Amino acid sequence: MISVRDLQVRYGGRLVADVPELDVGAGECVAIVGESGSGKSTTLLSLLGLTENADISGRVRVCGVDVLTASQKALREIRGARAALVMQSPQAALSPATRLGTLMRRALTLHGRQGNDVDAALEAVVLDREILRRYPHEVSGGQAQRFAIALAIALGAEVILADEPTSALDVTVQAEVVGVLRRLRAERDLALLLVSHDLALVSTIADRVLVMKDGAVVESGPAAEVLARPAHPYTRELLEALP
Ligand SMILES: Nc1ncnc2c1ncn2[C@@H]1O[C@H](COP(=O)(O)OP(=O)(O)OP(=O)(O)O)[C@@H](O)[C@H]1O
Repeated sequence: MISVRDLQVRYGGRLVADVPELDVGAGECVAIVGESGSGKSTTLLSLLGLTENADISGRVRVCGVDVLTASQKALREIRGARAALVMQSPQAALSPATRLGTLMRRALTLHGRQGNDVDAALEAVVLDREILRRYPHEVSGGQAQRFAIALAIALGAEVILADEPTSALDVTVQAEVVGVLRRLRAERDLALLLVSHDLALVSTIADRVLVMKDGAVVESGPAAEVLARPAHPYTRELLEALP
């Protein structure tokens, strides 16, 4: 579902993400971990052609679409519907005066999926139907993330790209969202790409991890192996920094 080769993203000539190889198949989960500024979000955004003013080279295929050469029309067809992005604070991306139910309905209409089952999608992320009556500011960060995942499910997403909340205060919220993703992945054969600071948390769900530092992938491999025997000093530092 996702295949990346020799991806390089530059802002103003500065290389901020250099990813030689990244593959995520249906039913697989891969995590990118690293400190703030290591290039994780840039990598994620470039997979949907969403980096602004960046120079990008390499090959990126998502849901069969060659992202770096695709037309805007082809990109719009995969974005949101087939490949959904779940952001760190989805509330910021939601229109403040629009109830979540209206937003869900509009998104389904836009992508021609009116018949899809909203109740099943909400149930899958453990949200009560009552949330549809609320405005974005009336829900917590974790609920907003789960709503974004429900939206992806209702739209029939095959790939979910999730940028995890990173503040230390959000540990329980992160664990909750990862729990939902873990179940969905098993039930719906989703391809998941997660971005997080927390190597221990992502190791509970990821098959493979990529560790990024200053834009470069310093280590990658099966999650259990990287966690148990980190080869790079930076990975060991990340593990030691955990509470
Ligand atoms: N639009 C942009 N223009 C210029 N530089 C950018 C832009 N977006 C990101 N950068 C730079 O690219 C580098 C990588 O940022 P990125 O957001 O990908 O890191 P990150 O690992 O996801 O960090 P965080 O965990 O804080 O989100 C940073 O030095 C950042 O300042």
